[in-house]
Amino acid sequence: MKKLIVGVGGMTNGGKSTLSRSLKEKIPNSVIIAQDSFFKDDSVVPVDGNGFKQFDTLDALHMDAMMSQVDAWRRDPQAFLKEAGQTAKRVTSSANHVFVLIVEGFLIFNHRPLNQLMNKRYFLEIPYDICKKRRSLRVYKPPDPPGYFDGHVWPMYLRNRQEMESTATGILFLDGLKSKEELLAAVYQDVSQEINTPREED
Ligand SMILES: Nc1ncnc2c1ncn2[C@@H]1O[C@H](COP(=O)(O)OP(=O)(O)OP(=O)(O)O)[C@@H](O)[C@H]1O
Ligand SMILES: NC(=O)c1ccc[n+]([C@@H]2O[C@H](CO)[C@@H](O)[C@H]2O)c1
Repeated sequence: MKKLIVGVGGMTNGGKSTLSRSLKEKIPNSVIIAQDSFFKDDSVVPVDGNGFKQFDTLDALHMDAMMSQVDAWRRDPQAFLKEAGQTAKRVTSSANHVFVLIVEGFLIFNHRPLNQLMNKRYFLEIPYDICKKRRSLRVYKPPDPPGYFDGHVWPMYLRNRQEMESTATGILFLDGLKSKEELLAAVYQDVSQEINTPREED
């Protein structure tokens, strides 16, 4: 059985969820684990001197719980798919089984134990003004307070990105301004190549 972990990282509102969902639709036996599902409860996330909740850091996430999910998939991808309500479809012969885990999130390459498991790494980037615009149209829980983007989100992005670039390698940067279709086609082609490359069983 072959297993592949694909990381779809990127800036907030870079288009990670959109791309990941389309990839999942196209790749048989694939499943998504999204980092946003692991945010700690609002009440335990500290506030900085300006009153901004410190959400854009690994400390705001239950990374241990996320890693447990990833480990569960690694142990038994088929059982994981079933539990996720996604029974393996379009499987031809057992020798050809390739299970794909799509890990999606804004800080997936900043967490070393997760980053080192990835076979492929993509990072969606968009310019500051587009990012700010797209973010302003979104409602998070809790919603962004006034000034949050410039006071917390953007400075933390710059810091996290610097850290990512100093620790993670093999990241393919993608222009998030390209159309959804173009992005999907490019990543699908690249992942398909990896799926069809013979690899050591693990
Ligand atoms: N290629 C694209 N071109 C234009 N708009 C896009 C593209 N991809 C996504 N969008 C739009 O940008 C917004 C953010 O997309 P999405 O939710 O996929 O981003 P994200 O990176 O998962 O965000 P988050 O920071 O919440 O995790 C959505 O309104 C989506 O429709
Ligand atoms: N619980 C959440 O999902 C949550 C709460 C507050 C803020 N966020 C934002 O999500 C983005 C990552 O996708 C980060 O920029 C957070 O600010 C998420």
